[in-house]
Parts: sequence; structure tokens; C-alpha cells
Amino acid sequence: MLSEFDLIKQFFQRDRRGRADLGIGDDCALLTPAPGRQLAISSDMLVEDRHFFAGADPFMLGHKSLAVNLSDLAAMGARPVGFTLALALPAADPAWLEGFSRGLFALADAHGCELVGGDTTKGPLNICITVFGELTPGHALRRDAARAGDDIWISGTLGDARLALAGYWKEVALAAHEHTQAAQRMHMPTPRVALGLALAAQPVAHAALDISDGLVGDLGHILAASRVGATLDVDALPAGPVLARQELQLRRRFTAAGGDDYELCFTAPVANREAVLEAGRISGTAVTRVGRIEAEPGLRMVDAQGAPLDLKLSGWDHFG
Ligand SMILES: Nc1ncnc2c1ncn2[C@@H]1O[C@H](COP(=O)(O)OP(=O)(O)O)[C@@H](O)[C@H]1O
Ligand SMILES: Cc1ncc(C[n+]2csc(CCOP(=O)(O)OP(=O)(O)O)c2C)c(N)n1
Ligand SMILES: [Mg+2]
Repeated sequence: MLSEFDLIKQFFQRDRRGRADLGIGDDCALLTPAPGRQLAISSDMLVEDRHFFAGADPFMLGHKSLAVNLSDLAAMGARPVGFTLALALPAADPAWLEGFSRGLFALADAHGCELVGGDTTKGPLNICITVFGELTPGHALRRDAARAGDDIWISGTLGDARLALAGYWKEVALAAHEHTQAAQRMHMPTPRVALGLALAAQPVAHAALDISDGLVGDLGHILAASRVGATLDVDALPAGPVLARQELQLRRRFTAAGGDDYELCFTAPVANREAVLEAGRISGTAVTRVGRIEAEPGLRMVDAQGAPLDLKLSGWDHFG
């Protein structure tokens, strides 16, 4: 049997030296911030039966647990530095821990983000990560920084994760290969860290956030914080490759209010259009212009001809 401390040592403590002055093993980790840089901090929790199905693949779960947190750093324009991991596990299962830690560290190493500590307890499977990043003071891409006249942009594509969920829930009948492809987006999201960094350099963008609860809900947070409104061209929203082959109404619903996308939604002045496209190019991330920030409050959804669409969509709400 693995003890609590064996488990930490075997699966989470690594010999290599990292950025932290002191990592796993003491009451706190110790990190020295780089001179003149600001810390960006964010937590996200993944709960069984709420964020993932019981029996979820541990490698993909390790990846996703960190990915959704790195996505918040990306949305702020911060460079990942380190993270803590709080885990509740129903049992110390070495095969599960091996897969989980491999998925977690593959993504952590790809972003130079060091695991510096955490907590481990027995209980219903629950994963909570806190990430630490750094950025130049004044360059953070805040939700309250959108201005009337800004373009609204989206990274990558939207809706395939929601389509995969619809497949699991049997809301939509998908061919097996289509479901597999869409499910990849749901289980292995790509945090847009390089794009966030490119948008925060200069800075190119004004406001940004990552889309976790669905675009219309999340964009609503930017509009409220910035005290502005927007017109969104729903038919310009870039659908994921599997969703793109579905009918128009489903495409509209799942691009505009899917959830689990982990793409960035950001605003930038019209004068920066070329700079945004360049940020997309240098980060290898597609960027699509999908609307306009306006002084008039409220979110107005329109079709490709500019005619109003009454889609009655809302964001994911855990208690809604
Ligand atoms: N239990 C909590 N205590 C303090 N702050 C919280 C708590 N839960 C969420 N927040 C804060 O509320 C804001 C909105 O949270 P959330 O919608 O989860 O953001 P995100 O979609 O970026 O993860 C964030 O600033 C987050 O830090
Ligand atoms: C089993 C299962 N049911 C439903 C979903 C869909 N889902 C769960 S939570 C969520 C929204 C994002 O989660 P939240 O905790 O709100 O993340 P945050 O906004 O804090 O980043 C979505 C789309 C899922 N991924 N798995
Ligand atoms: Mg959150």
C-alpha cells in the first residue's frame, strides 16, 4: 500500500531544480518574483460528475486540470511560473496516479511551469490547481479594459467540446469518429498561452478572458466590467471542425454558448488589426474577428446579414 507521503514522493516530487527557491516538502514553497514583475494568480477546481465523468482517463484529466488553469494565465497575458495541486483521491491507485501525473507534467514541462506544492487527502475525486504567472505591471489583459469601438476577437475554434458533451448525453447522434474527434477538444484543451503573451506585449489587446462557460456568458463579464455593450456576428464565430458539419441552429448555439472551449475572447482597437493578426501568426494560433464593442449596453447578436438573432442563450452556471 502507498502511504500519503509515498504517493507524493513517487508521483509528484521531482529531483530537478526549478524556478522555486524551495519546492515540495516544507510547510510552504518559496519563490522569488522576478524584479519589477507582477504576479498573476488563479485557481480552478475539477470535480467528478460535474467537470468530468467518473472513470475519466487519468492522463487526459491531468492535462485538463492544468490546462484550464494555464488558460486563465493566458487570458491575463501572464507567463506561467508555477502551480500547486490539491487532490482528493478515493484511493491511492498507482496506475491512476501514473497516468494523471504524466498528463499533468507533460503540459507543465511544455510551459516551464513547476509544481511547487499542494495537498493530498482521501475523498471523492477532486482536483484543485492554483497557478502563478508573471507579467509586466500595466500590461495585464483585464476584463474591465474594453472600449467602445474595439473589435472583438476569438482564438481557435468554438463548440466542439460542447458537441462532444451532447454526444455523451445523447442530445445529438454523432458518428463514432466524429465523437472521438470532438471529445479530444473536450478532454485535452489547448491553453492559448503564447497568444496571450503576444497580445499583452505592447499591449496589442485591451480586454481578454478565456471562454469556459460559453462565449455569450463570458463576453458578458467583459461588457459588465467595462460598462459597454457589443454586437456579435454569430455566423462569424469559428466552429470546430466537427461542429462545422452540423446544421446551422446547432452551430449557432454551440459556438455562441457551448462551454469548455478554453479559447480566448479579447478586444483590441481597430488600429491594431494588423498587430492582432501578427500576434496570431507568431503564436501559431488562428484569430477571428467576430464583433464590435459599443457604448450602448447589452449584447446584440446578429446573423451574417446583420439581422438580429434572438437565440435566448446563457452561460454555464453551476447553480443556475
Ligand atoms: N470561493 C471564492 N473565493 C474568492 N474568490 C472567488 C471564489 N470563487 C471564485 N472567485 C473569484 O471570482 C471571479 C470569477 O470566478 P470564475 O468565474 O471561476 O473565473 P474563471 O472563469 O476565470 O475561472 C474570479 O476572480 C475568481 O478568482
Ligand atoms: C461530466 C461533465 N458534465 C458537464 C461538463 C461541461 N461543463 C462542466 S463545468 C463547465 C463550465 C466551466 O467550469 P467552471 O467551473 O465554471 O470553470 P471556470 O469558469 O471557473 O473556469 C462546463 C462547460 C463537463 N465538462 N463534464
Ligand atoms: Mg474559475
